[in-house]
Amino acid sequence: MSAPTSYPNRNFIAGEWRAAASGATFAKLAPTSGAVLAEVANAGAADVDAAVAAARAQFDGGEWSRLPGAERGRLLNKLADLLARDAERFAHILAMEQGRPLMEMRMLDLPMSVDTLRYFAGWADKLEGRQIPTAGFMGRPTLNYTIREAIGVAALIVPWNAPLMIGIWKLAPALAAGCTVVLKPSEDAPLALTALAELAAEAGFPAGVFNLVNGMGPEAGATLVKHPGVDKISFTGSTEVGRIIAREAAPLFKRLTLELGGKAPQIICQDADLNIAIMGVAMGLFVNQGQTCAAGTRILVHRSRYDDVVGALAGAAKSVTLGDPLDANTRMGALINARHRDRVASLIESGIAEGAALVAGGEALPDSGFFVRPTVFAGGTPQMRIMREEIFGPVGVVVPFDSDEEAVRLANDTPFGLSASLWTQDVARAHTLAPKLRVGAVAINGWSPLDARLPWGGYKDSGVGRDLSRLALDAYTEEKVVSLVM
Ligand SMILES: NC(=O)C1=CN([C@@H]2O[C@H](COP(=O)(O)OP(=O)(O)OC[C@H]3O[C@@H](n4cnc5c(N)ncnc54)[C@H](OP(=O)(O)O)[C@@H]3O)[C@@H](O)[C@H]2O)C=CC1
Ligand SMILES: CCCCCC/C=C/C(=O)O
Repeated sequence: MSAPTSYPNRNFIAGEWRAAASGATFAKLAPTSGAVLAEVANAGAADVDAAVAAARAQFDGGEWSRLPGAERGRLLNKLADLLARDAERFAHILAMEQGRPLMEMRMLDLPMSVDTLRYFAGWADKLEGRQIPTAGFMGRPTLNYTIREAIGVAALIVPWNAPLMIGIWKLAPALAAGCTVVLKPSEDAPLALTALAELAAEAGFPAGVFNLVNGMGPEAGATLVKHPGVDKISFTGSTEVGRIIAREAAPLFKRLTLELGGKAPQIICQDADLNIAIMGVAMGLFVNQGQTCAAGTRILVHRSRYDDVVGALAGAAKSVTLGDPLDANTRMGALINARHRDRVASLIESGIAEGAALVAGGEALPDSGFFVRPTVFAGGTPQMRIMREEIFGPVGVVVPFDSDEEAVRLANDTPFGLSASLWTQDVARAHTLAPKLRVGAVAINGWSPLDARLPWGGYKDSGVGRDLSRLALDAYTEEKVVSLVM
């Protein structure tokens, strides 16, 4: 299979494909070349209103929310079947729109997307309540039980860094719970999710269950967030926009799930097996060109292993092949757009200016596309910008420590708290350190534990609530108490 020659590019509202009401479009560029891949419908307030109205009418009418859970699960499984059938086409669309190696899509994004749909399909008929004994009401016994009800209309605001996978992390539990949704992809990665809406139509979801609006964050996204017809917002993206959404949602008490930035530490203890650790640390640092909230960018190394780690990581960075995402030899693609490439380049310059030692990479490649070479700094100190800010690019900083206590202190010295890695062969040390790390997930001798069955979300400025697992299902429901006085 080669690169697609055309892409679905409209809005999907009330079961129909629609251009923007204004007729406006925006150009989606290929990160590896800067060429236009597609002209995409640019939704404004009228389109968002129409999408919310469709989702609202479908939810309030009850066709979807009161459908037996097993039937909702059947449709989610059907969507999973269709995505598995079209996995290669989706892998190619993603590789082109993200500029990311096809291999990563085949190994991670497609399998996890299909698995997540199936996992939540399995929950759709298990939305069980509880029976809770109490002392009764005015001397009379009561029968108290709870029921789990879908929250209503959910706005799903999805970033560009793993659009299909993260979109499905939100879509699957929302639909399993009986919510209806309006999904807004990022303007930087609209194509795979728009193609997913085609599959939802083919699967046979009733009109208005799954609506999708393409458009700009500050217009279409902001309108969705403030819309009185939206009950729940699930967002993944920057901490800055997460704060705006939390403020905008507060007056209407909208339910929120916010999965925000990260600055993950990777702690290499003195007893770590470096053969395994270096490979894993490099993966956690460079996968998706470092454009993940879980990127392990602060590499904290026991001083006894510091020189070995700096040398090995620099070697790993220099050996990465950059290029065409569809080429089987490519191990790293391009950053998402020129603005982001320039921001990453300026953070690299700040690292040099603030005195970190550049041991690999350091340059953006100017010819065509938005490439930055994998970059490793040594001698990082806690106040440097490269140690404090989320870079979202292939840039790591190695820092020495002398004791486990110092490693924990350095690891926690950040406003973020999404995930961490711990490299050690000492099981007791691993389980002593893991609880001390203020993060939502700790991987021991591995990188981010991403699986539909495991909760994913952050402490501190990394967000509120969890994607994935049973917790995500609960986040699209309210628990109602029913109490019968006997
Ligand atoms: N935690 C994570 O996974 C991610 C973190 N980031 C971090 O954020 C930085 C900036 O990336 P960026 O793409 O600008 O991330 P944003 O937070 O701006 O974008 C995330 C999503 O929110 C939308 N959005 C933007 N502004 C608003 C708004 N006011 N109201 C509602 N929705 C909005 C975006 O739409 P649109 O793209 O169309 O503007 C996109 O769909 C990255 O460099 C990285 O550090 C980014 C993406 C994912
Ligand atoms: C290779 C992509 C991995 C994505 C890991 C999960 C990221 C979540 C996020 O950035 O929000």
